[in-house]
Amino acid sequence: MSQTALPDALGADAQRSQVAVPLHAIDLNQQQRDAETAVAELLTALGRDVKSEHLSETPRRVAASLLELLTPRDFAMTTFPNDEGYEELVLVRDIPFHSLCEHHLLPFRGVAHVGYVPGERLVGLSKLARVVEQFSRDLQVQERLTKQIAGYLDEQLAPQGVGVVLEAEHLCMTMRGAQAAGSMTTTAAFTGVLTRDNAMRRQFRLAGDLTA
Ligand SMILES: Nc1nc2c(ncn2[C@@H]2O[C@H](COP(=O)(O)OP(=O)(O)OP(=O)(O)O)[C@@H](O)[C@H]2O)c(=O)[nH]1
Ligand SMILES: [Zn+2]
Repeated sequence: MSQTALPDALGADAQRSQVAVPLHAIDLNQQQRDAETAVAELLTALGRDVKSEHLSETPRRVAASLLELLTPRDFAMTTFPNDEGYEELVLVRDIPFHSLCEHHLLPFRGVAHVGYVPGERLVGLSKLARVVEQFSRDLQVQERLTKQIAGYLDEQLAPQGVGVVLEAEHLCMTMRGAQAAGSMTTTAAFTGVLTRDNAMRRQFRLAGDLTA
């Protein structure tokens, strides 16, 4: 994840860092084949006839869907110099995300509110949404996902502070199990000035229209 200066249309001082391809995404063809076999076995174990015309393509589709849901798209972490010394909160609200709960392999989905107080560099706003995707396309728990997003931004931007709030519905507790339909889970992670400065934290919650 090294940062390289790119003298292009972004301006001489724009920087991009390429997000490394995760190890688990390397041999997708082999993973697809292995997952197809496993899904066919699972369906058979559940008493379904995978040779029927209805289900014969299902193992391929399920394997491809899971791989898609577990493989984030690559992106470049473009940053710009903070020449004007902007020192207030930058907050992108309502970034939609979905992930898979690592206990049941069922989706949890909702919105992320991601903000930071810049240091010497500003980040391209869309990159906040891309960082959310980077860590959500995985087998996750919401707490870890929240901390990973905040930790990555803190490390990459060296900002004065980062705030991340996720609000999500977990299908494993709304569709099955507890069947607590309509329940939502909120998690938060703060670093730097957002952990210390109550006024800044309040600004984050007000700007994000957050009650939590
Ligand atoms: N902390 C946390 N727990 C989660 C998350 N996603 C799912 N879980 C919980 O993980 C727990 C797994 O508990 P178990 O008792 O082993 O699973 P279970 O028998 O299927 O439990 P029930 O869902 O209550 O039927 C459940 O309470 C889930 O609600 C998450 O993101 N964070
Ligand atoms: Zn679950």
